[in-house]
Amino acid sequence: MTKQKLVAGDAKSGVDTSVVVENGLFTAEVKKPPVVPVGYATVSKKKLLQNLEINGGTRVNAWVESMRASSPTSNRISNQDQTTWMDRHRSALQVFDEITDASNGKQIVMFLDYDGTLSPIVDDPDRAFMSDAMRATVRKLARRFPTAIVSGRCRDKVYKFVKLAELYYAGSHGMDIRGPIKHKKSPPSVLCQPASEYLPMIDEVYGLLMEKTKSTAGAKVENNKFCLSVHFRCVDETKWSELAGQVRSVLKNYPKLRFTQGRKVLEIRPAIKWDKGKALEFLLESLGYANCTDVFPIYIGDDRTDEDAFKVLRETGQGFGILVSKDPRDTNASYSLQEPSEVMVFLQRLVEWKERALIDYEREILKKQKVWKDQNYNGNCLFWNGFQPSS
Ligand SMILES: O=P(O)(O)OC[C@H]1O[C@H](O[C@H]2O[C@H](CO)[C@@H](O)[C@H](O)[C@H]2O)[C@H](O)[C@@H](O)[C@@H]1O
Repeated sequence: MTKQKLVAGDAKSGVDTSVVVENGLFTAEVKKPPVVPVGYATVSKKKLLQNLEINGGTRVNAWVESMRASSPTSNRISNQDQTTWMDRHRSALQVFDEITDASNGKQIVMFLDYDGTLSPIVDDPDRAFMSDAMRATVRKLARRFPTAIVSGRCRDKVYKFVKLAELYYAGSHGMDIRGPIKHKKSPPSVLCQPASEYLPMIDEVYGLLMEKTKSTAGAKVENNKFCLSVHFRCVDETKWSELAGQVRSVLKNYPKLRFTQGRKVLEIRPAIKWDKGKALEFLLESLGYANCTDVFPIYIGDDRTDEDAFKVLRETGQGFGILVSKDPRDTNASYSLQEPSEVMVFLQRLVEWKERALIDYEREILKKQKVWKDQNYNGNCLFWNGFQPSS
């Protein structure tokens, strides 16, 4: 049995997660993950707590502003701004040929966020189902390209929604990665859980948040295994500061946790340097594409947390990100799609393009074989070019 040691993430990142590879079976051997350094590019818990504390809590408003800003529908923009933004982040459907041309000769690897990308945003997170048509499209996609779902949700939960065993799944914002299941009884081909030591803390905080927020109508706390979501989509805006105060009162005692924000949701997670971008790097590495120039990752997502992955692609110059949004937003994605229905059309076109390319390739091979045969066969006898049997 061949054994080889891989380090997940690059040396620069300081990610301290080693992975043992055995005959294609990856098993995470998790060491202590580093705490996020100061200046890490998400809404830091410290900042949010400061906002809450300064002036006896009047800065709660700043936090509520931040909650508003995390909702794309809160953007009020002019037609001119919309046009300018669309010029910079053109529709991936309109520039489809440009995209496929750029991938020429490279292996496309697909990364798909779940909520708001494969399924429409709905009020109840437990009912965010994807359509059968979308599932069929993703199934076809995975036959043609390695495909991963990268979600903030608990991995098992997102798997229950997607129901496709042949995909890679990165749940809890990439902190829980698993490869495809080839046979029901066999172990998954990839495993990585860099925040496993945080499980008891997350469970504890989940219990406390459930208790604290139960008086706020519409608030919902979701346990995503290695992280938590506090939803405020169904909370009246006048109650947002109350909810902020409740969350703060719990989290002030947990300095090892940090905040990020999604779409009308506060995300609470371990303060380790691991995010959807790191998950993308880990998966590319697991697939054998670390530092490769012949790979073309495409990441499609709608959320702030997807920006970490867009950023990796922009910085490494590999592939590109596509932001799913109707409204202009600050993003590291290169292109845009308006909503999940457009994502489905884009994925379908990608499958069709690949299938056409395979047919063309087969035709080309057959043509070459025919030319070779015509040049080298004479009737039923094989004559090598230039070779004439003596009479
Ligand atoms: O990374 P994702 O797959 O996009 O997960 C991010 C969060 O998605 C879910 O919340 C969002 O979708 C809900 C259902 O449409 C919606 O009600 C909520 O307002 C959105 O924020 C999920 O419930 C969260 O746990 C994920 O963290």
